[in-house]
Amino acid sequence: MSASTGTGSHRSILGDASGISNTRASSRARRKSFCVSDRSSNQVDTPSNKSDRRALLAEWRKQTRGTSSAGSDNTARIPTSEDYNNKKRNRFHEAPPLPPSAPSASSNAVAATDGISARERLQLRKQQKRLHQSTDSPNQTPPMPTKSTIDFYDDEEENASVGSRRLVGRSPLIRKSLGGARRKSLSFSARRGRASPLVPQPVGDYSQATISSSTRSIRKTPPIDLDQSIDDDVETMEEKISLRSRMKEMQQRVDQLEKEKIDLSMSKAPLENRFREKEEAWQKEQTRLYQEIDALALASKEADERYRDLEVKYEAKHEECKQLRHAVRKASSSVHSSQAADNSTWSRQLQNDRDVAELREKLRHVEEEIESIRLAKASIESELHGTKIELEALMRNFEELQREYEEIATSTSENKEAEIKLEILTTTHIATSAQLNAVREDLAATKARSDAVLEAKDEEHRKEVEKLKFDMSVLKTRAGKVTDNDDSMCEAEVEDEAVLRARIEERDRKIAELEAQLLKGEQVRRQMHNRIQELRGNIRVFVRTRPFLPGDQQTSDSSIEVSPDGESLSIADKRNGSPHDFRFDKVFPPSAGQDQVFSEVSDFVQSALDGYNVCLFSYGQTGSGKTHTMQGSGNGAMRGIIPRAVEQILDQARTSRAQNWEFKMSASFLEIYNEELKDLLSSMKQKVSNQSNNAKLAIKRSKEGRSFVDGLTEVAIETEDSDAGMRQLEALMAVAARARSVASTKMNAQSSRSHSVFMLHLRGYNKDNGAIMEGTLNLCDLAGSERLDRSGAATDAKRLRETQAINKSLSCLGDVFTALSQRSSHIPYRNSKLTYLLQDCLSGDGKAMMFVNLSPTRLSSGESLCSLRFATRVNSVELGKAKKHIQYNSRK
Ligand SMILES: Nc1ncnc2c1ncn2[C@@H]1O[C@H](COP(=O)(O)OP(=O)(O)OP(=O)(O)O)[C@@H](O)[C@H]1O
Repeated sequence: MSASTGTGSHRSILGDASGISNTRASSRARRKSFCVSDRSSNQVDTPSNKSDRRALLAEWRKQTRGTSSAGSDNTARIPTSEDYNNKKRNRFHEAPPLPPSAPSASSNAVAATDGISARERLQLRKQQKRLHQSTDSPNQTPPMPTKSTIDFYDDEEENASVGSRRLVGRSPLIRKSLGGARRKSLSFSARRGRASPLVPQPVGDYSQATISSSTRSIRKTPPIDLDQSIDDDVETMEEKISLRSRMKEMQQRVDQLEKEKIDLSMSKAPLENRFREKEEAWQKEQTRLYQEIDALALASKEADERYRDLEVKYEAKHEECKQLRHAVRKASSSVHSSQAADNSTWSRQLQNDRDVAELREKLRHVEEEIESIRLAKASIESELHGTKIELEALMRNFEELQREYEEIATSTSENKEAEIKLEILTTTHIATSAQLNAVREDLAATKARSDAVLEAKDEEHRKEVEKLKFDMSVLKTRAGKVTDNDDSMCEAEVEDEAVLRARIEERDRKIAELEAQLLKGEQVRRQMHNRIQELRGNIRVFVRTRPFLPGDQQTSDSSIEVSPDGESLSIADKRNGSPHDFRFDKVFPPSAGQDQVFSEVSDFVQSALDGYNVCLFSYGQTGSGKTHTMQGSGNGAMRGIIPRAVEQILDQARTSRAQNWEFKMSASFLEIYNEELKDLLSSMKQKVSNQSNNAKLAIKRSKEGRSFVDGLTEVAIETEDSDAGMRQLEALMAVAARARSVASTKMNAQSSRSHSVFMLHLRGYNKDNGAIMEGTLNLCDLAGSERLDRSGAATDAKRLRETQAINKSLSCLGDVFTALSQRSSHIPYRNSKLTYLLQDCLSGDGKAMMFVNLSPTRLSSGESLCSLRFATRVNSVELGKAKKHIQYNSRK
């Protein structure tokens, strides 16, 4: 305690703390001895040990008063064992507060004397903070990730503890939402069409787990000062601006999605609870009401019957009474007349009198009975009236309950909609986060590359400067000599420093010029390459690697390396790690967005408008991003090729109207499931006409030799109004998504179990020259190529059959490509429905392009290698020049 006096506040705090702990230790010891004696005294309470106890108590009081002379007043009360336990429990909370700022030299010195270094104190403070968190608020929800939490995550331990808490209590829906890395949205990517069941979930758990799943991948990336790195690494202003705007856009989107997601999940739980409670109450009330109504109806019926009986009885008695009166009247008149006429009949009269009296008595009885019946009737009537009132009240109650029930039903459907929206947002969120991560990684790689380039340039520059300095010194020496020897030579030969600088600048300018020329040359080369490919009729092959997803078992260390030229890649062999190099028409890195991918295929889409048969298909293992590429994962920036292609065609059709072109467009959507064709839009056909949608579809060949699917639904798409056209497309994609055969596999939560082919039929007519143009765009999302063991299909007979059908048709596709590349006389198109359907595009009549989608994980490198070998085979196929389908009307 003496150390605390005369030192800084910091020191005094530490000193106090040690003092407190010392006091605590001594008082604990004292209390222990006190408790021992107290316990013994309980057993034998003799006067001597009573006095002992009193003495001990007095001593204890004295001691505690003495130790708490610093002003504490807790000596006024004898500490109980409860106090002791409380103290023990709260010891963490009572830990001495640590200095808020960095310790000064003097405080360090004190800390050192107390045996606590600055580093230890810092750790202690962290521990203290964590203990506070865990003891004070064990169920505290971790903070929502904001921009700052995403960018600056430095407390690894804290991350781990938050992460583990998140994992606890993860509900099936959450697991589903985490697996939703592979989930499709309802419009384009929720094509699988399985409405999720309404499972009540705790809000905290849901949002926490969803956020944890979606932010986990973001946190894995080391924090980068993006602005700084863009400034440092990117040379041109446009690139800087575009990168910044892209980063900003993505960050905003992520923030917005997270906000929406939290709002939705927060509003869900109370609604569901209310719904459950109301429904239970409603069920009970309904049962009770029905029982009461039944009982009342029965009672009412009985009362009615009784009333009718009584009425009948009343009528009968009334009649009887009338008859009796009549008889009495008759009897008395006959008595009076017979009195005068015949005294001999005295005995008869007496009899008659008796009869009359009897009858009167009877009459009185009947009248009493009638009165009682009347009373009973009145009471039944009042009872009936009461029952009616009660029934009316019950009916009102019933109606009210029904209204409430309808309200709840409405809120339930709203809830369901919110859940679907949440699901779509989750998918979009996952895809956006993955993309964001990929961009970050790309940026880091670019930074490393430009660092290396910068370093090389610095080195070059340094050498150049040294060389120039040397040259200059030589020239200066020479100039000095020349001045000494011959002044006339001086002006002609001496170059000063300014001239040399000008030369360097000139050289730099030339380098920049050459670089620009190189870039231009590269563009021209690409164009030429495309032209050559087109003339040769090669099938173009693009490769796309998807970014790591939260559901991937590993989250970094890709097996694939895409070269900066965007045309080659290297993949590490899973078995021995040796690299395999491949070159294709285009290789997209994981950071490539949907817009970038579409800009590379838009020319191809344009070809369909120019009258070509165009086929674009995506190939790859399950979960590698085929559907993401073709359809997309949600709306906006995550839209895939199909919606973007339709949008482009609609725009083009609008601008072509100025050249008197009129375009008509219709869409079909089918799937090939277990080698059978299934019309995904047949439900739309039924609305239009009453044709049966169960008829089997067959591929046929037209008179012109073109293949078509007989009976396939074609839905016209509005070309005059682009917005209406896009809305139609969205609706038909939703219909197709519901009809599509999707089932869960181990590798993709919503894997496509069939090949899907989206067909756009385009027909243009030129009013000026009567030209008729017909083109088709086939966008084909192939089922995932997969090994039975990895997909878990081997254990399920249905899944096994599906997988075998998928693998067989993909192998038929491979056979066709092999036959084409070997220029065989027979191409086995008919071996599978897929190749037979796409025959026109694969036989030289049309243009074909293949997307090979790859997963970046090392676990998938075997499948990726197979896909790339398949792609190489496809790339070598030469189909010949594609044919344009255009004809001119005879009138022109
Ligand atoms: N380039 C990408 N950027 C962001 N997310 C992606 C990308 N590619 C794929 N994903 C995501 O990966 C998941 C799986 O992708 P997708 O469903 O497209 O795979 P698939 O190859 O069609 O699988 P399957 O053949 O089983 O249907 C989806 O959640 C999707 O959003």
